[in-house]
Amino acid sequence: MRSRTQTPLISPNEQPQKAVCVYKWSDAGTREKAKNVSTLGAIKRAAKKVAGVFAFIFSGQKKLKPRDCRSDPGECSNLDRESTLSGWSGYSTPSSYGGSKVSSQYRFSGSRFKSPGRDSSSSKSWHLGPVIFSFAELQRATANFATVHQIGEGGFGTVFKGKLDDGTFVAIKRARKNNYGRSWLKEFKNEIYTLSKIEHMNLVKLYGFLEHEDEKVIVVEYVGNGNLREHLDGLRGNRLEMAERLEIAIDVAHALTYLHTYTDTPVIHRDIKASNILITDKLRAKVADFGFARLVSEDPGATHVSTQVKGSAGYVDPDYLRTFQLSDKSDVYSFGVLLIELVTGRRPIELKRPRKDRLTVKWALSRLKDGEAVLVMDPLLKRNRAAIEVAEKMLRLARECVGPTRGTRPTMKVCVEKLWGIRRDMKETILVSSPSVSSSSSATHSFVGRDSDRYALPKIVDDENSTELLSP
Ligand SMILES: Nc1ncnc2c1ncn2[C@@H]1O[C@H](COP(=O)(O)OP(=O)(O)OP(=O)(O)O)[C@@H](O)[C@H]1O
Repeated sequence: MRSRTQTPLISPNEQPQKAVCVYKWSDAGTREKAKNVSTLGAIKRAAKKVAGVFAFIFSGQKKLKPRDCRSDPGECSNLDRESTLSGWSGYSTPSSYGGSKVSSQYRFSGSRFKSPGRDSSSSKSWHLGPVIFSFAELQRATANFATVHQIGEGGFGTVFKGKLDDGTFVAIKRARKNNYGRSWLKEFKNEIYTLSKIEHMNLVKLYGFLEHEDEKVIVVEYVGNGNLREHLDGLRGNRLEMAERLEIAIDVAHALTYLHTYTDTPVIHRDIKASNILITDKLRAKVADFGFARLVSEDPGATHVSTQVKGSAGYVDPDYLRTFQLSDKSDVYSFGVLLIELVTGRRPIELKRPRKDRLTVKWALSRLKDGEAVLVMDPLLKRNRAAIEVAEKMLRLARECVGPTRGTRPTMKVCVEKLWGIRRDMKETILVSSPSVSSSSSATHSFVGRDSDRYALPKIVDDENSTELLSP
């Protein structure tokens, strides 16, 4: 049972005060991300300075230091499993720390890290729960963090693809050095803490972490097909079909419903955006990046006063910006922006466009109002009756999600139900518009997706008549 307290579980010392907006301006595509990192860092550092009182999520814990570790963590092989999560609230450090012989690893279990045994490789037991990795093992996994293994760059640091000793592929997020202000450390701990409490097929799984001197590393499930932004930009895969975009929306909605409704303590993600939606080889979506996530009281709809408004430009709930009141409906707003992104292919803010078209939400919803939804569909999408109907319905749902105040927006659970309805209607439209679909040999429509082993999905293919009728 959840406790009935209305007090936020994280940042209990947060006091209502002037908010500082900490935007991430890095959603301009992976290639542009690296360039933006320094700007982003500067914004975050500046924000941190003026933020005033901002309680550490995990305060009051003593930092334990390896006794004779040298400056290069790679040289600390005897001690590198002694890494502690300093300042970790409610989690004790391994009892053997500082003792003569260090046990090989510690598993996150309930409220403590426990030593699972004498095995020397963390990778052999990560599946039993998050573990503390050794730096040596992560070096082995990434050929000493070689550039060739780099797969992403974000505000937190660099992301590498790694292979653990047991052959498992992982994503290794290594925090940028010399950048550890309070907010960076907080992001690191927040991501580990939040991920350790949740498990869902549409959320990246935490395998473990390492905190050792100036090394802060998070090890999570590797999701191998890039992020949604890369797909929409055509940098990955073969152009997502409308039905596939709908499935991605459903996956994200499932993940958010789980976070808001079914976890022991509700979680507000606070940074839903296309580059944080990772895509699997089978075009399923997994939500990543819990650096800004916040655990809240039992009622996720209750509002919590924030001293810092977190999120990425174009996705942040304006109601939250105005009132500093955070609730699960802020994620709903960001999800609405994401739905529009899925339909249009555009980023939420497109600075290179004419002024009136720069804010994608405004542009798309005004076209929807004029009955011209088809005109905002991503030019990469095929335009047939089923696809246009899906696009229009997704835009209508998005319009509800981005409603001006949280009270007017649906819950994520309602969004899931509406998306299921859209999928059901789409299948019916395909069946009705092409009776021959009942025959599995139909050339026009197929309920087999791009990958034969993927969930059965209607593949929408251009219908000559509707293309003629509806082309702009
Ligand atoms: N688990 C993963 N599997 C595969 N690729 C990943 C994984 N996690 C992150 N990436 C890649 O690395 C990129 C940066 O991820 P990261 O979570 O560090 O972003 P971030 O630090 O939150 O960035 P930002 O601050 O801009 O939100 C992602 O967009 C994705 O392309």
